[in-house]
Amino acid sequence: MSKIDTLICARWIVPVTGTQRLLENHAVAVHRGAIEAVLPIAQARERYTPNETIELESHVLLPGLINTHTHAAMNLMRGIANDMPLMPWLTEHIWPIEGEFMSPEFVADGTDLAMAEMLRCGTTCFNDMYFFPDVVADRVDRTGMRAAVGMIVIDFPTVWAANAAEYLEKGLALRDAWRGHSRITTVFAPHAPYTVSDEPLAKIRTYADEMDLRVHMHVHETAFEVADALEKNGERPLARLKRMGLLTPNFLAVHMTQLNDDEIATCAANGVHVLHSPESNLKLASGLCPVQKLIDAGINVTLGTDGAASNNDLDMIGEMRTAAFIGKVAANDAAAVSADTILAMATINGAKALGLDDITGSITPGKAADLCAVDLDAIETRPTFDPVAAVVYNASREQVSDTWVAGRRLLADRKLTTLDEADILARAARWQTTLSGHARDRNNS
Ligand SMILES: CSC[C@H]1O[C@@H](n2cnc3c(O)ncnc32)[C@H](O)[C@@H]1O
Ligand SMILES: [Zn+2]
Repeated sequence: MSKIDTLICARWIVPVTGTQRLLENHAVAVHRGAIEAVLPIAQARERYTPNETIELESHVLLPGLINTHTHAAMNLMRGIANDMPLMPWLTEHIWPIEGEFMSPEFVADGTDLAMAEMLRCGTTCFNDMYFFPDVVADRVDRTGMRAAVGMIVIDFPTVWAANAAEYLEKGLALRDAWRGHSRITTVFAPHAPYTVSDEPLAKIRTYADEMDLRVHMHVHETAFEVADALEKNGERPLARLKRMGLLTPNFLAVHMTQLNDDEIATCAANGVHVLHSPESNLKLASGLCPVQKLIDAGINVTLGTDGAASNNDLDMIGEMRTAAFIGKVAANDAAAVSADTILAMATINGAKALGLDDITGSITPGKAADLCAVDLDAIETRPTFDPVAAVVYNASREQVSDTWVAGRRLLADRKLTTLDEADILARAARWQTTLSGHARDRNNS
């Protein structure tokens, strides 16, 4: 008998990679934060002496979900400006509010609120792009989640940095500060082609190549973005990024709703990853990302919510359902973007995009125990003929009972173990009071 920290026994396990699509009545042995073995429950009970055994008799155990595009602290702006397209939303509402209220406190309180929401829907890892990334990293560290934190760059001065050189300097300092951390990595995060000029982009390209770091950017989000770039520069944004040498396997392009066949072929040939954010694209009426076409071209497509100010939630369970349904419509094919494809997008594909697939993204011995459990014993998910289809097509995030990151149970029977719910709500309420007058003024003007 070997001693282990935890034995998780589940009705179903979906490893996501490997030869088995679905395991019934299996257990995951977890020791020192890692998955030690996946085996039938009876064998596991004979082989291991766990400190703790968790029985999930009506649950499906999945790899933790990976939200590959967030602006976590924007949870504090959820619902502040609705029913408008991207550019007026950004320029008339979001950027003025950020300009006035952005602070380390805002980012700490907003990121905690976001992490609480993410853990409650089974998310274990997120890829964030926001101001005060040093604060984001610190909150992630305290909470125990896994995250890729953005070294942001944008052409205008903000409270975080005065110019491109300072954004880069602070980003690189952030990278140095967190290098070697087991759960926190850093990625370059130039905001978008229309907000980052050639000089900082060229530097990012050089640094990313030298350091083998990811570059996370909003690209071809709207038809306006592409038409505006064509009018101003005579070039589509993707053509500019290609010319500048940014389209490599380190490049993570968010949104990508405006793509012609040549651009899809170029992205595929250069190993670009696409971070699909369907609900944000729908709410801002930005357009549809041709997910099945991208997959058919061999592109790694992942799933992200975007910020709660444009989604308006960080619910990866709901996002999977939306992505599946609009993926089918975009392809005009009910067989397109299947439930299994969607689950891979929300797990292993996200890990690949972030360069973390040796560590997370599937239930595989040797990887970190980043897991979530969904209780399918509910009116909404019975009968359960196929647990994967049940999770993607009809489960809700309230059915997520437990979430583990590196073997640590951060959500236990729907209770957060490292975040104080009452305190998070109190802080969110204070920000609501602070921001609400400003939201009213803008909405009435
Ligand atoms: C440089 S920090 C990130 C910056 O991005 C803004 N933002 C949030 N959502 C979107 C989106 O869908 N497209 C473009 N920009 C977005 C956010 O408000 C911050 O200013
Ligand atoms: Zn975004």
